Amino acid sequence: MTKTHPLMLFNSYGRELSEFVPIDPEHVRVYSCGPTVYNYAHIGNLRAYVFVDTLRRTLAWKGYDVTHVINITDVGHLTSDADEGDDKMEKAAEQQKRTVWDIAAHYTEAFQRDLGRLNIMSPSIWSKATDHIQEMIAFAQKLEDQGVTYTLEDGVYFDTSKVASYGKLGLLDLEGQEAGKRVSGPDGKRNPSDFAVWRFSPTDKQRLMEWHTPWGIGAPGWHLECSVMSTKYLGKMFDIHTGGIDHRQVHHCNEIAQNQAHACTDHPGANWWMHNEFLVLRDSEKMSKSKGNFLTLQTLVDRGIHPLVYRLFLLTASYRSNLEFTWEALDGSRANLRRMLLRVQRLRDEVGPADWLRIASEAKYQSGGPFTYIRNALCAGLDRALTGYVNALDQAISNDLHTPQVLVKLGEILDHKKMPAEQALRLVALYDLVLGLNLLVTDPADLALRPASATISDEEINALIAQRTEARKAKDFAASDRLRDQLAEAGVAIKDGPTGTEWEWVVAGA
Ligand SMILES: Nc1ncnc2c1ncn2[C@@H]1O[C@H](COP(=O)(O)OP(=O)(O)OP(=O)(O)O)[C@@H](O)[C@H]1O
Ligand SMILES: [Zn+2]
Repeated sequence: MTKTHPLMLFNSYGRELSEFVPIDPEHVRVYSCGPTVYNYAHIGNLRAYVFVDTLRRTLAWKGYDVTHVINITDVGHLTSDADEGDDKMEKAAEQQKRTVWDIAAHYTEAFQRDLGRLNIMSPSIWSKATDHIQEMIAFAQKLEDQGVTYTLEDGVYFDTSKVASYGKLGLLDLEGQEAGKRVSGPDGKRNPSDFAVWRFSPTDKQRLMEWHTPWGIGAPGWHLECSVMSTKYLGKMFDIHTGGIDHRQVHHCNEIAQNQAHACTDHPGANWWMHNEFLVLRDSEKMSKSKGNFLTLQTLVDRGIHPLVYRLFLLTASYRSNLEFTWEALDGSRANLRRMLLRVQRLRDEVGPADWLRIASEAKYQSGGPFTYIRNALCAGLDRALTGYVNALDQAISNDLHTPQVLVKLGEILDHKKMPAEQALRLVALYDLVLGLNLLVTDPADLALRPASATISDEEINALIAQRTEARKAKDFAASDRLRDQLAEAGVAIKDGPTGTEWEWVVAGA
């Protein structure tokens, strides 16, 4: 076994890179803020879960068992992250004339399907907010007993001045600008940063989702939900809490304040708070459901982009950098993945059937635990001279999940002229444990997704290519060019190579 590097992770709480040490030496507990299921997840949202998947795979690579919880927010998230606007779920139900429960079930299923298509491991526990109302009331009750809440006309509020370190995560300047931005809410709010733990239903209108509580009829606050579900499944102190960077300023500061008041401690709940940067459009505009400027995974698929191409695109950047979405960049990732898959296919043909390949191809590592078993099986047959590549993978991933460097090293393996095929394939299998690109089981032909807008069938394409080959043989280059243009108009690009003419769909927009 190669020497392993200490796992360095960036902690937003304190803003420093530090060595990850779990509470339990063998078992890591992770909570990820899940989607608000009032619409399809956009590909920016999905970046948050590819990041978490890389984290999970890295922890498993390091030999840890992982308990991972993702919640489903089906109540309580308002159209602003602070206490303004409508409940996103209620608003969607009214607009779409469906019940809130229908909306939640539909978009939850779509979200889970997207995770599957991106080869993201399922969490150990899916936790739905509305299944935990009882626990939320009990948690809020304890906050009241601790004297950190007060009741106004429209809800029960958390008094943030009662928590000495409030806002540490977001580096909030409570006296200055930051506070000014957050002045909102009803008369009587004691501090600008105070937030609703429970919101009362209006007296003249029945809400679609509401529950009886000791304080009146209403619905839980979004921040309360995550405090309750994370600590219920992972304990009052757990290892890692993740979310997008937008959660660092409000949502997670509020969760921390609740955790601290509830457990009467300074401990924020999770030891590591990790945040992924945004997927942005040109001019750094955040892709956002609320703004409506978003693309879904299905939009990409309809345009002929395989979900794993999108996964590769995300892995080309550190999770802590803004990543700009362009069709050109996606087209580049498509070409790159195709090249990798073709190379892996050649290696597989050369190696033929092998027991160790069967182990590596099994999707067993979905559960997290058997990673070490697969890793050991793959490393056992590796030449000593090549263990440097395993070391390089471990080093890159231990450097705050630096997937771009992992891809550079993988490129070196695939381009290596002298490495025996079996050895190269073992290394690819090891790298893919962390990258999750399904490199051993995806056929390069699987990448050629048919765009939804295509008007030409595969048979017609092949027939036109055959006609063009004949025209070229007869040196009728005018006819050959005409056929090429006809294919281009139908969205098909062709390339003449030593083994004949290959074709692929052009990515619309690229
Ligand atoms: N453009 C983005 N890039 C990366 N992560 C994002 C982006 N937008 C949201 N996220 C993250 O996606 C996860 C799920 O978010 P959620 O479903 O609550 O989105 P939302 O707030 O309803 O939608 P939006 O912010 O797009 O209006 C969160 O961790 C959030 O921080
Ligand atoms: Zn949350």
